[in-house]
Amino acid sequence: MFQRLIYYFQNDYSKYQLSRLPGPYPSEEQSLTADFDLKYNMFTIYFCGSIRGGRQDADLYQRIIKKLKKYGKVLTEFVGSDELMGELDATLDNDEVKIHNNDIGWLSTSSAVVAEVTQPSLGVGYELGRAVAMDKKVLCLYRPQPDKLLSAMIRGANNDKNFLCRDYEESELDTLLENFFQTIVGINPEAAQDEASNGANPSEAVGGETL
Ligand SMILES: O=c1[nH]c(=O)n([C@H]2C[C@H](O)[C@@H](COP(=O)(O)O)O2)cc1CO
Repeated sequence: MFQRLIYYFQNDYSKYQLSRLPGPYPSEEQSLTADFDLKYNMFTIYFCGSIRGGRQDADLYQRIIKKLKKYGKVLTEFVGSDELMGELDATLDNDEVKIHNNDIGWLSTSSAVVAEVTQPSLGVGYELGRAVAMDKKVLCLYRPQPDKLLSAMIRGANNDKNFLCRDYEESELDTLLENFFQTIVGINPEAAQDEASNGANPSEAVGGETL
């Protein structure tokens, strides 16, 4: 836990971000496994969606984020909410360097990355490139549309291993997310919750937060 706090201070993170830190971890060793993170509500997901590229899909982002919360803490919930985004921007003094550095900090600490890529966005493309460089597990979700052809640099990055790019309709989201988190990321919320309910109460370890 202390290592993580020191890391955050070294990266000049805001009070806002500190207050959103997943944790505390009971011990440093325990923070190392995805199963433990999930059990203690510390598995973190970086969600990417268009902001300046266009807000047409903002409501859909919000619905995806709601589904992602089953699997962990969504670090970028503001992507689905203009209100939350306004609060975060104010905390970061509307400073683009701070916004960028803050996001890259979250991206680097995230356990998995999910992006809705139908509405083209330079920022999302940039985040995905950085995520690949960081060796993150990535799921890109695209709703095929003739006037919004997906970039070959995203579709062509699919390798069915740690970078998945999937065409989808909203009704398929549950299955897609379950497959990604269970097969690619290797976490299973139901199993972790069963295990947790047979042992220590995880909510006590994180001050009452629940998944
Ligand atoms: O104010 C911001 N805050 C922020 O976190 N982002 C990040 C999160 C989104 O996944 C992504 C959107 O990029 P863009 O604004 O180029 O569409 O960039 C982008 C902006 C605006 O560029």
